[in-house]
Amino acid sequence: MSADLGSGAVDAVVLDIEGTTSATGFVVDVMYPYARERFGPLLGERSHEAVVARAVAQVREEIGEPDADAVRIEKVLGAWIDEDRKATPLKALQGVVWAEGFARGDLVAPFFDDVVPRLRSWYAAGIRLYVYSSGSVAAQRAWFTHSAHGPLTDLVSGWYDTENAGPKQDPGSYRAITAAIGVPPGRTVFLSDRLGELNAAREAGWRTVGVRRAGEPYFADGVGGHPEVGSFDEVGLVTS
Ligand SMILES: CSCCC(=O)C(=O)COP(=O)(O)O
Ligand SMILES: [Mg+2]
Repeated sequence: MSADLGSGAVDAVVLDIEGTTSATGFVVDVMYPYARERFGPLLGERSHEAVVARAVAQVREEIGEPDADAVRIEKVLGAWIDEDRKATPLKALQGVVWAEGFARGDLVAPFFDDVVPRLRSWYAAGIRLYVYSSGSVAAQRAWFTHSAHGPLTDLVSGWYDTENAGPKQDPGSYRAITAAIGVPPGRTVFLSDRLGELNAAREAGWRTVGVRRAGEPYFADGVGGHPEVGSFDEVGLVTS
């Protein structure tokens, strides 16, 4: 089986992570608790670090509490984790903790079995690969560095998150990535498990593939009118 992507050549593939390259269960059941347990010390002892200070300022601004202390910030972050909010400061702080956890060997990033062989074959065929995830760029790099399949960062030409591109359900974010990577939108394919993201990418002129994997949270929602696959093996790409 393969998704009908049309016959036009593809120069770039942009990858969502959670639900697309890798299982949501690992993120929610392993990564979120890992970060939650470490936010107290991070906020209490490392507030002078630039990434931490910036994220704390963003949380204060978002909740309208300029004087919120570390205990209050930790509580807000915990509530955002509970609702799986893809808030940029939460993702930045998770990225700090996760990058250290990966480097220490506490965490190893899983990929679905079909993903890495396809990434390698697309890369070998000259297709440029990019990541666009709600997870921070620091988290993405760590994820691809410390993967269960060995280091994969050499396959990736660029990293985009809600900080350097914008929210994933906003077409403007995809236009920003197009401007950054210099690949025409019609030769760029986005793979994601979420309909809102696929719609935004299509509105920006990108080609789209909805990845629907059994057991993933958005499986039941479907991917609307987007070409649909259950595995990367079904993604047929034409190169020029
Ligand atoms: C390496 S990012 C970890 C996963 C994460 O925090 C996340 O929000 C992933 O969201 P995605 O946009 O990849 O579905
Ligand atoms: Mg996703």
